[in-house]
Amino acid sequence: MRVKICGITKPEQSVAIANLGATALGFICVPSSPRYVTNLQIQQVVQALKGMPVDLIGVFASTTTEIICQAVEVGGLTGVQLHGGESLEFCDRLGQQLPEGVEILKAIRVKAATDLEQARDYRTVVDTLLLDAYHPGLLGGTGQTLDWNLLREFNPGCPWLLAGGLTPENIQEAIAQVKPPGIDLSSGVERSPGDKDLAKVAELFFKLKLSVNCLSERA
Ligand SMILES: O=C(O)c1ccccc1N[C@@H]1O[C@H](COP(=O)(O)O)[C@@H](O)[C@H]1O
Repeated sequence: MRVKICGITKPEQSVAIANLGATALGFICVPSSPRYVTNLQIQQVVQALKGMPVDLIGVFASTTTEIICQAVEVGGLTGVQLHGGESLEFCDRLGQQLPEGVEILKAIRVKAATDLEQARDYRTVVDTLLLDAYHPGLLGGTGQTLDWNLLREFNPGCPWLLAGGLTPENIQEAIAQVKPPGIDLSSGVERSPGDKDLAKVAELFFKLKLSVNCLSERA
């Protein structure tokens, strides 16, 4: 299963989290976020990782293609997550401007079943969808879960990640109910915004192992 840990700010924590089993690390490139990191900070984290096999995803919201492309180049990102109100046309244009092979993830903040129909529309212009909880005042990192019942039949025909309020405590229930191909956690594994709690990350991977064993026993 793909496991993305988002809101990374510290080089030493990034290495520890990759060693624990994360397949992707996320960097918040949204200036209003308490987890914001500059392109140079991302570069320092990426250097500490020394080519470890982990995807490096920059998170952006309603910004320009130029700012995103610059972060990819300077930070050494392998993917970009669009967490604002980016249109289909914007995603398509960004795909033409990014270097070949850079992954585009589109986050959809889910309030109702109709948002899932909108999510499906993006599959032709992005590589991966990410479903997060809707919050009226915050873009992301809210610690709120979305209604997992809405996702029982969700099958967009492209890779996708479940996000929003996931924690070591609720991850087994989320996986059992939703069976997502990947997950994304931020505030559920941190001490304070941008400061990850390595004990919680270790607990997460322990719980994931139990879930995988449990699902394969049932199959
Ligand atoms: O984390 C932030 O501060 C943030 C700011 C702006 C856009 C997205 C942000 N984070 C994303 O939120 C989801 C879920 O976070 P949580 O697990 O509920 O805390 C995650 O995809 C982050 O990439």
